[in-house]
Amino acid sequence: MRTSLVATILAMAVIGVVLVVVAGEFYRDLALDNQRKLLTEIIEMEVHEQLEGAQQRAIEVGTSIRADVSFRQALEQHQSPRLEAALVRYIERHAPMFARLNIKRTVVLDKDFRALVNLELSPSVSSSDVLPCHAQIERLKHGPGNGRTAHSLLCPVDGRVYLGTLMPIGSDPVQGYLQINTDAALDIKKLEKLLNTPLLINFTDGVEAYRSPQWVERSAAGATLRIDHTLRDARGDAYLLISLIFDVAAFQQKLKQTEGLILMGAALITLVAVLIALLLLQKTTLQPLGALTQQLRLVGENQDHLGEQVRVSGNKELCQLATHFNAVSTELRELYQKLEKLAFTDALTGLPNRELFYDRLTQLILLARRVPGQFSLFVMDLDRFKYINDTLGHQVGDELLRQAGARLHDVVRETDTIARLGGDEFAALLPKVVDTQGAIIVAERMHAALAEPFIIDGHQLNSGISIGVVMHPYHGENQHELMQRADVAMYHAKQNQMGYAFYETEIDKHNVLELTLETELKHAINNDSLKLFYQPKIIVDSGEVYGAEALLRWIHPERGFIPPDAFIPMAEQTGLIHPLTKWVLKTAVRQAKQWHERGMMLNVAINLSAQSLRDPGLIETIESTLREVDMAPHYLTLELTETAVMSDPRRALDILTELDQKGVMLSIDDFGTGYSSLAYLKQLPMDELKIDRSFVMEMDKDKNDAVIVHSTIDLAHNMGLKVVAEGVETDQAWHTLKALGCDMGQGYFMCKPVDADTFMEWLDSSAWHPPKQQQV
Ligand SMILES: Nc1nc2c(ncn2[C@@H]2O[C@H](COP(=O)(O)O[C@H]3[C@@H](O)[C@H](n4cnc5c(=O)[nH]c(N)nc54)O[C@@H]3COP(=O)(O)O)[C@@H](O)[C@H]2O)c(=O)[nH]1
Repeated sequence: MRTSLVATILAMAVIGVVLVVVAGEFYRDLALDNQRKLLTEIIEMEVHEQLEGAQQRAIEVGTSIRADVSFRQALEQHQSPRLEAALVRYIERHAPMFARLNIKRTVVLDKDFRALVNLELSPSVSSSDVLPCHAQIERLKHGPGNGRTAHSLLCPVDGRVYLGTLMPIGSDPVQGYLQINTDAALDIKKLEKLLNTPLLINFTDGVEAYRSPQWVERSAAGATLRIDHTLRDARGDAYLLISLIFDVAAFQQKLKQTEGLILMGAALITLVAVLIALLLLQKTTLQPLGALTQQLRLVGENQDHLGEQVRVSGNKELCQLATHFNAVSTELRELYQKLEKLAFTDALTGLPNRELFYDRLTQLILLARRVPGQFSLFVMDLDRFKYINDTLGHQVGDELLRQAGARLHDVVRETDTIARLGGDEFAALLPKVVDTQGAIIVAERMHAALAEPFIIDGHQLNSGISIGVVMHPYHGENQHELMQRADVAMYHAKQNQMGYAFYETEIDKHNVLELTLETELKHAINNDSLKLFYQPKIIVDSGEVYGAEALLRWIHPERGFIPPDAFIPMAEQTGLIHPLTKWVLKTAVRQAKQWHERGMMLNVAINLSAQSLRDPGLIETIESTLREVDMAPHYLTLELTETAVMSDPRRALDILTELDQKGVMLSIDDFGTGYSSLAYLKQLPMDELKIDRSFVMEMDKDKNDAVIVHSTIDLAHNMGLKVVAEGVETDQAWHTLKALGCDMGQGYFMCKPVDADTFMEWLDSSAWHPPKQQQV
């Protein structure tokens, strides 16, 4: 831009100089014209002066003649010859004067303008018949004043120009008139000397009256200036052309010098103007534009420069532009900050999000590399969030996340970062917590804060939190290691309900196996690696088979048999328990239907974990499965441990009541191992109670266990419940139970859990006979 502006200014300067040159030419022509006018005026004036002088001299001569006595007497007597003689004498007496004054004719008129004497003086004095300047006489005759004063007029006479001067002789009355004719050309010729310039006098008919010896027709271009002046007669007709040639070379030279000076001056002024224009341009336009361009470049390179104000002075429009630029820049900065906030803030909790957390973690790691230091990193997961979210809805879940985030934020320092990584996963970055003790204090504070119930939508919710803790640099030096190990520690804490756990290599190994198992279990649900084994439940009184408990088995293609105790807790923690339970339910009900179709009306029992009670789709799944297979609900028993029921008693009551109403049989499993009270259990719509195998297996040896089994049977009967004894391993135990009035037995003594085919074989071959119809 600078270059184009400078080029424009220079172009304007060149145009300026060209204009000055053209104006100079014009000025020169004008000056020459003025010179011509001036010379013309001078010539006019000089011609007039010469003719005036000639007139004056003629008057003086006339006056002198009039005074001559013999002339006067002759005039008075009207004697022409005497008058002529007197005049000739006078002329001869004054011949030198007449010659000097170029007097060519002298005419005497009477008072009536009749010519009395007409003398021609050149070359000698002689009388003439032709009156010169007759027009003058006519004009005087008819003009005002009737010729009482002297009067001159130019008249052409025989190829010459006479200046006729007519004056009265005598006064009051006028006796006559005297006309003195001088050769005007000879008077005009004096201009040659006076003006010191060649002269040419021409008659208009082309006859040359006079030509200076120095007269040249043409001269070097522009060196001379020819001025023509026309003399007119009494009628106004041109008859004499006076031409003068002036040497204007010096004048031209002077003009050229002036022109050169003007040109130089103009160039100098243009140069100064250009420099001033450039300076002004620099100050008022280029500098502000440069400042704005520079700021734009800085903003383009780094948005941190947004909002910086550019101060410019000079051009009004550019100042306005800068004001608008600054306003837009400020708005953009605010917008950018908002966008940045949105990009780095978790919309639900208002906490920093995963991106910002990772950014801060990276910064801390980089800082620790320059200034060796330690810090703590926590990865946290809310307990029971999924259940709360699934059962009470997303709005309650969202509010729980908000409140949990706020509580975590409240128990750390300003310099710490609490972020929500997604779902119910939070993380903390504690730059000042540099040792294990400090981390423990913060973890316990967080744990305590989250242990308090949440009141949301009128619900009192118990959630809690599991925290995995790592210390930089002991547990990892980069972001991936630290996050992954904090995750492992958190998973360990959750699994073991520890609240918080520090990372240890051993946990990691264990967790790796668990994580692998989790993935494999997902696949196992969809292929043939899972199997249901069945263990009969036998009516003690009749020895008939009442039904069978379905027990899950995982025959891993590489690891072999995996017992349910090894993967069911993991399935419960990961949520896999829901598809797993669904699979067990469908498989068991279909199997029962097959028994029924073969005439054996057996009941099938499946185990439900605590999580299954929280599955909002549980009842619908059970109903649809029974409907699909077309089996009466009382052929299905759902076994729930005391612990599962007690984890959420209110919900357990609701679900179990509904299931009871649908006609499904309900059983309390592993009774005696939990902390439930019979008073509470009494409120539940249960059908049977299973005494935990640990008591049954030892009752013949341990009196306490025998007392527990005995009193449990009595209490259950009092509550209207059937009693099933698990872990019947011996004939003695079987008989003891029979003696105690136990309703059913289950254990290795009768049959171990076996696959479906083996179970059928067992039914066909064993001493324990299957029922022909449902017994209970
Ligand atoms: N939620 C679900 N839990 C399930 C499912 N399948 C099994 N389980 C639970 O796993 C636990 C272990 O079960 P398992 O290894 O199958 O053990 C059962 C029997 O094999 C065992 N048993 C039966 N009789 C005897 C005996 O005489 N002696 C002896 N030492 N053990 C015996 O008892 C287990 C049956 O327990 P229970 O469920 O309490 O009736 C166990 O807690 C299962 O509940 C599943 O599909 N879902």
